[in-house]
Amino acid sequence: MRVLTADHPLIQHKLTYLRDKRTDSPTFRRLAEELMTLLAYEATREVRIEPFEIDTPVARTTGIKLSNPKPLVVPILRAGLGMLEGMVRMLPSAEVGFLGMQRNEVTLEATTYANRLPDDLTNRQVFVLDPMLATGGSMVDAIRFLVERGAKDITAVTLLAAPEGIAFMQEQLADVAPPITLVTGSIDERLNEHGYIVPGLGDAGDRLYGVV
Ligand SMILES: O=P(O)(O)OC[C@H]1O[C@H](OP(=O)(O)OP(=O)(O)O)[C@H](O)[C@@H]1O
Ligand SMILES: O=c1cc[nH]c(=O)[nH]1
Ligand SMILES: [Mg+2]
Repeated sequence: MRVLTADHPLIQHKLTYLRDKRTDSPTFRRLAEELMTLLAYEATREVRIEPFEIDTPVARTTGIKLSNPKPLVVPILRAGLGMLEGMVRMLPSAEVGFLGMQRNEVTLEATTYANRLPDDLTNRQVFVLDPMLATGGSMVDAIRFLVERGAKDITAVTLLAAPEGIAFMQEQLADVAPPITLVTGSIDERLNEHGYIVPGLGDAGDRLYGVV
């Protein structure tokens, strides 16, 4: 697995405010969106493109456009929804699929409660969005789900990642070819005894949408 940390001062600046427990929900939502827009720059570095002839007012030239089929963006509900607008702002022609996953806060096992995805992902470039990679259970299940549908080009984008979650992805997805790319805003210190990222930002879903 390729791991890219988007180590840019603007990203670290916005992450600091996102982490701050005094940051209210509306601000948290705005920051999550803005962070995704900044991470999109790194995550889409290898987005599929093709040459395309245009005329400027001065001359004919060759530019590029996104290839078909267009990328598929898959936010993991709920918290991944907070990154969706930031991503589709950068990739307006992308299609969007959904995966609903919830981690049991005692066993830390993830279950999938909803999905709306194309059946065949063989030729799709897929971007999976979830702000938090903690134990990695949710992301590994999500990626397995996509691989079962034929996906071979998968980039996971997270705002924060725990070293334990990265190690779990590396171990569990070692057989996925070609390898997965993980783009993250920060690799934090560790997980605590409740499976929360330290220092982290708390429960991303709750901070975005409230405790339900
Ligand atoms: O790496 P893991 O240990 O699997 O934990 C990370 C998962 O936990 C959070 O979702 P949660 O289950 O809280 O659902 P929510 O987004 O609806 O709040 C987060 O958004 C990830 O999906
Ligand atoms: O720190 C964590 C871990 C899992 N899910 C979250 O929202 N935050
Ligand atoms: Mg949550």
